[in-house]
Amino acid sequence: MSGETPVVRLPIIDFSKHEVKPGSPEWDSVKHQVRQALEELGCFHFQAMLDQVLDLRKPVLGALEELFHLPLQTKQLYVSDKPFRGYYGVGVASGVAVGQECMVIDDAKLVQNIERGLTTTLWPQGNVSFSKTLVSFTELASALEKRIRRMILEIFGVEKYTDEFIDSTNYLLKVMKYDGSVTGEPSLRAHSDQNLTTILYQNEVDGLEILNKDGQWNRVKLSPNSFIVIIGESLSIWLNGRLCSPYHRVVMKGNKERYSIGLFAIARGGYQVKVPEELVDDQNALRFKPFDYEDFLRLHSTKVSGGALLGFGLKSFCSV
Ligand SMILES: O=C(O)CCC(=O)C(=O)O
Ligand SMILES: [Fe+2]
Repeated sequence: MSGETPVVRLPIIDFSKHEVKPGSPEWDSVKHQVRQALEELGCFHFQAMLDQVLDLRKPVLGALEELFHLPLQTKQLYVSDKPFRGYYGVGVASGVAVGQECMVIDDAKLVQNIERGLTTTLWPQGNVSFSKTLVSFTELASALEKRIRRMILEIFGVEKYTDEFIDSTNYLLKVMKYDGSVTGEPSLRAHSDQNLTTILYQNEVDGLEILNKDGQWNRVKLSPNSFIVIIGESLSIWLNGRLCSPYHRVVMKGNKERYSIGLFAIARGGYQVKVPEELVDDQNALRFKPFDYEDFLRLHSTKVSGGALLGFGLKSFCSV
């Protein structure tokens, strides 16, 4: 069945020009494209400046291969004391599908969480280039995420909340490897991301599928020098239900391994995710109660495949 899944191209939105700065005519034109893509699909390809992406491509993909080629016992050393955060998962035993491995780094903007938390655990003698690469990826992807979030808030006329909203973000980094598969079963089950926004980057092997508004799965055609941006449920809730978080999954087809890396923007514990009053009126009744994302995690998530990030239940957790 999955053999017939149609291949689609997501809109590629070009942020690469220097002039795409808030307030410029280019910014307004890009904003219009972002709005269209998000209202239609909840995701798009983000075209960053080519040299930034090209500088990162080889080191990032090299770092992912280096990490996942470590012996299993070494990878399993990476566990954290926090539930849901900072762990290594492989295979069904840890809730990850057969053929997927992942590692999650909590609060990756804190360099020590990469350097000391992850790198030194896996390479006690150190691995400077590995750390540097993940730190650079986190820097670039979080900068892109901030631009997109600012733009989305502007689209809905609530840009005055941008700084406070962005300042309360925890950027969680997740690296993933999917084996080539002959089963046709999803290597990552269908889900919507529960966080605010997700920025994904990957090697040349396709596999991501998105459920469109007609309920049909579409395979996303790779755009090699772009990032994929996906809206998560937390942001949809903050916008009082405006924009939808698309269901997606990963289905592997050939026998080549797929590597991907994602930066997940999450509302920090202690921050109330609360619909701005400007987004509630006679036509748009308040749909969601304020909530703390950490409370949701404690109650609803399981330690599976980034349970902090993907799964279900956030909307019912906080609906009015
Ligand atoms: O590997 C991918 O491309 C998708 C990963 C994903 O959807 C997730 O971790 O939430
Ligand atoms: Fe996801």
